[in-house]
Order: sequence, then structure tokens, then C-alpha cells
Amino acid sequence: MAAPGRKVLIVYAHQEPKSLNGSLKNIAVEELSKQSCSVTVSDLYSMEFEPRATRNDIVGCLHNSEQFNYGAESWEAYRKGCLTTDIVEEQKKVQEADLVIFQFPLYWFSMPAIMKGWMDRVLTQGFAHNFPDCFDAGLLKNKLALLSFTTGGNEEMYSKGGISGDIHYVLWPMQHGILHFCGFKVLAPQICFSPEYETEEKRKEMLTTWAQRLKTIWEEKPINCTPEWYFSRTSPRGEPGPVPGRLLPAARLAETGGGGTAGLASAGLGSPGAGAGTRGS
Ligand SMILES: Cc1cc2nc3c(=O)[nH]c(=O)nc-3n(C[C@H](O)[C@H](O)[C@H](O)COP(=O)(O)OP(=O)(O)OC[C@H]3O[C@@H](n4cnc5c(N)ncnc54)[C@H](O)[C@@H]3O)c2cc1C
Ligand SMILES: [Zn+2]
Repeated sequence: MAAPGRKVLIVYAHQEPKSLNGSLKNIAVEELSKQSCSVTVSDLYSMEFEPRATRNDIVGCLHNSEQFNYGAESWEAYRKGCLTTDIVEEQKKVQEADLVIFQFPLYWFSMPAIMKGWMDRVLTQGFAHNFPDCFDAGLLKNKLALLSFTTGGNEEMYSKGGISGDIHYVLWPMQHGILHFCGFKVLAPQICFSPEYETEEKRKEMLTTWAQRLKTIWEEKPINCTPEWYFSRTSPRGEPGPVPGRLLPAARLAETGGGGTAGLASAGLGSPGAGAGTRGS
């Protein structure tokens, strides 16, 4: 479904334009622009985005210069319009967006530091949350967010019995702890497992799957972002779960033993696709 006029912000963290992350970002820009959405990209590495939350983020006098408290000072600065310009610019982009897509490679079961720094600095108290205005009442509650990321480990490693544990455990701090906390309605994540260990053809398939999904992205229902979604996979059928870039047949996984730590995946750990299987409906 075309959605002319909808605004999308892509927060993108990869150093290399020729990476799969770079291609995933480009595909999203292309597909969403085709739908006449307006697309803005924050390319964090090329912007040399400052990831550190420091007193430089507050322009002018501090509320308490004797003992620095980043949370208190940035909240106060937001209210007074004294935050540094790079933060203000990112906040404007978020404010205007209907959907924010985060595109990144998984680093240490999380996002790269430059993107974590974006979260630390841009999602200021008063702008994104202000207790009790958090979770469903979070200040960004009329917006959608989606994590689109690549991994080194393969899908079987990120299954419930797998060496890395269920991918839902990795999603919990990012989707619930950050995005839902700020009020975002979270769409099912888009995960490209182990692109470096896949064939060219399979990588192309990952890109096509993403482009296909984006065609109907505005029709998607957000996930039910509660502890149960992450830790007790008893969601009713039809509940959206993570969307693998493509589905791996069990036999192929065992055969390739793919992933960064060769051999682990072939050790008969878990059933591929069990937790992070197909998306419902
Ligand atoms: C510090 C650090 C921590 C990490 N921690 C983790 C972790 O905790 N868990 C984990 O699972 N992994 C981890 N990794 C691995 C990391 O997640 C993967 O290396 C990364 O996700 C791979 O994505 P990429 O875009 O960088 O791949 P790339 O290597 O850039 O891309 C893979 C291949 O796709 C090709 N490609 C690009 N565009 C196209 C196209 N259009 N068509 C076809 N092919 C294309 C590229 O040329 C390349 O050959 C970590 C890595 C680092 C550096
Ligand atoms: Zn949640």
C-alpha cells in the first residue's frame, strides 16, 4: 500500500557503504521513496556523530556545575532550549517521523556504540519520556520503530537451545528498554542472519525480502511488546515475531555450520527457526 506523505527516519550505523547494511539502507530508501514517503537518513559514521553524553551537550550554564548529573542537566537543557545543535537536529527528525528504522550490524548482542550514543543523547527526558510518561505513555507514542540488523551468528545459534540463546533475549533491552520505554510502537525486527557466511544469491534474497516487506509496512500491526513476547513464547498464533531476512531450512544449517564460530551451529543446538520463525498473518 502506498503511503504518500508518511515520513521515515533511517538511523544508520555502518562504516562501509558497500556493506550489506549499506545495501539494506539503500533498498529501504529506494522502496519507501517509491511509495512517496519522505525519507531522511542519519548516517551516523559519515556525520561523525558524537556518541558521548557529556557536559558539552548543554550550551551555557549548568543547573548544578558543582556536581554534574547528565540526566538532570539534559532534561533541564531540553526544557530551556539549551541542548547542543546536533541533538536538536536529531530530535527534530524524530519528531517529524512516523516511522524510525534503525539499521545496524549487531555488536556484542547490542547496537554499535555510535548508535547507542544516539539513543543516550537524542532520547532526552522531556523529549522522549518523562516518568510516568513512559512505555505506552512514552512521549513518542504516536510513532513506529523497527530494528533492522545483521548478525555474525546464524539463526540456529540464536534459537532457544542455541549457543547464543533466543534472539528475543537480545531484542529485550533495545526494543523494550529503549524504544517502548519512549513510547514507540515496535514493529517486528528485520534480521539478516550471518550474511558474511552466505552466498551472494542468499544475500540478494535478504535484500529482496526486506524490500518486499517494506511494500506493506504501513499495514503491519506492532508487536505486543511485553516481557512475555521476549521470555515466554506463548504469544497467540498470528502475533508478529522477528522476521528473518530469509528462512533457513534445518538441513542446510546443519550442513554449513555457518556463523562466526564455525562448528557451534552443527553441534545440534536447538531447532532452527523455533523462536525466531516466520512472521504471523
Ligand atoms: C565489535 C563487533 C562486535 C560484534 N558482535 C557480534 C555479536 O554480538 N553477535 C553477532 O552475531 N555478531 C557480532 N558481530 C558480527 C557482526 O554483527 C557482523 O559482522 C555484521 O552483522 C555483518 O554485517 P555487515 O553489513 O557488516 O556485513 P558485510 O561483511 O559488509 O556484508 C556481507 C557481504 O555482503 C556483501 N554485500 C553487500 N551488499 C550486497 C548486495 N547488494 N548484494 C549481495 N551482497 C552484498 C558484502 O560485499 C559482503 O561480502 C560483531 C562484529 C564486531 C566488529
Ligand atoms: Zn515493551
